[in-house]
Amino acid sequence: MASITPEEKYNIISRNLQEVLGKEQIETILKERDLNIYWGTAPTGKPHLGYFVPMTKLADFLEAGCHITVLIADIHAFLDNMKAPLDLVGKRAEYYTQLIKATLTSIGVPIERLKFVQGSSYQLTPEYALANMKICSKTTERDAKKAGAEVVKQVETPLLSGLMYPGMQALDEEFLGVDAQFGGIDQRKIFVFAEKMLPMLGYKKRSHLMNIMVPGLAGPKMSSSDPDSKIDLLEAPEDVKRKLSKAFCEEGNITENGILSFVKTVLFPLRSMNGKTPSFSILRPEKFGGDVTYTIYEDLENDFRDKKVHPGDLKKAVTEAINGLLAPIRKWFDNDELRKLTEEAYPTPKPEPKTKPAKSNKPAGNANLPIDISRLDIRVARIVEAKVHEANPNSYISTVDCGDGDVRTVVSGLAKYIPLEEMQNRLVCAICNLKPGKFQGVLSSAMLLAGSSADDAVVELLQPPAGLEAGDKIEFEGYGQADRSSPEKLNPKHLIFEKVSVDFTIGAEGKALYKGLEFTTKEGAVTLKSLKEGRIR
Ligand SMILES: N[C@@H](Cc1ccc(O)cc1)C(=O)O
Repeated sequence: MASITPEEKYNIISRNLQEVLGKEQIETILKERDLNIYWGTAPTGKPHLGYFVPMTKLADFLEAGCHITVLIADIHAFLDNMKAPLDLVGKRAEYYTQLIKATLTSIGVPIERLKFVQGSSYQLTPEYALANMKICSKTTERDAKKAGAEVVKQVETPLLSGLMYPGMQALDEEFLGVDAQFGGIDQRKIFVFAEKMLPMLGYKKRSHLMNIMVPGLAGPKMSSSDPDSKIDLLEAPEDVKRKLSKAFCEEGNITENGILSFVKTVLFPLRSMNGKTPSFSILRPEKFGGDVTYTIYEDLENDFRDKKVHPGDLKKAVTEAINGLLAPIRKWFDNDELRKLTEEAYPTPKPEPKTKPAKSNKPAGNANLPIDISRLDIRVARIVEAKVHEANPNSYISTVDCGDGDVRTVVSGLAKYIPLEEMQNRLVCAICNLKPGKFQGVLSSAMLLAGSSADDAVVELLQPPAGLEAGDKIEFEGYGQADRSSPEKLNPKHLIFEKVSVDFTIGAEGKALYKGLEFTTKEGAVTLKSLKEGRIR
């Protein structure tokens, strides 16, 4: 490699970052030698697409000649409210190591030039334990809480383990012998804390490099739980497609747009690795404007704002880009050994053991049940009253009568689309067997079905015909009905609603349809106010 100047090295190290603390220190070191830097990740849940951002930075650090350590912070994963229980954390650490190696390799980073270290390999030594006690002796409870506020799960009665987390992350800088730590901007409070604490223990203060955070795909959400806002690095192609097709992406709206954010924060930086000119193409028929290629993100954003790029075309291009990125990672994991590791690290939850003898001869667990409309307890319901969510003006909190005195609270992200008057005392279609979930701080225990145009500009509630009452049935020809007397509560993780709702459509006459079948009530079909095509969810 042609030798590059310290200034050039610094520019590569710091490009695309949101913030650097301790720039001068890095510059001084670079004048003498290459930088030692580490990035830590706690093996908790499954890593998602956002991981491409730190990965592109690791590529930059290598280009600038840095010595890089990747810390798989297994003990931290446990300390943080047992996000990884002790019996799983070893497997999760292995899973993370493999997945990070696969991801780095997929973008052309030579992994043999990185050092992978597991936290438990040195954090359990007497030296570390003593240093930990020393840092604890100089940290107030208040400072520890403050430092961890954006990283450690916030619970009502914080555990000592979570309070120790920031101090140990600070000590890692000393024990890994680095000059700098790299992480997301969410780590900032821990980084500032480390800068203050290490000198108090007689250690050197380190520099800190922070990258931006990648926002979720979903904008205003309609379901209480939202596994759909996040895409795993091992997500199947059809799930990527489904999640993208459901993501909020309104024509002309560039401020609340997870898909554009993804293009900006992940795709462009990835495609500009190694000094390349990034390019992102939207392919479409001549009559819709023909193909366009962007080399600067802002040009795409401006065109989207000016409605020169349609949400459908953007989604299509991004779906393909993501599937292209993930293909080599899926391939890396496509063998028995890694499939086994995945299952051991994230075991599929076992069906709850039955305490009472089953009263019917339904199959045990739900795996044998068909995934179709018969699983949804979908009913006519009446909104008794709706008000705007105080903390989130985009949402309504409604009191919904689901029949037979079953009155529930429902949170829905409809306030931007449907005037409050139209929400009062009206019939709706409600899904009544979703597991209740906290949504924007409120327990929501049903979901109102709404239709939306392809670009999400128009959203309308499904409208049962007049003359019906709360609790009335909605039927689909040839399908059975969810059992209301002992309803199956659908676990959001199984995505039953998501899988069934892909077959909802709006017919040319404005009727709500499932696989082309009407939503049938005793007064006729359920319709939409004005929409004649689009999606229902
Ligand atoms: N705090 C990091 C994990 C981490 C743990 C220990 C470290 O030393 C560094 C990083 C995270 O949120 O994932």
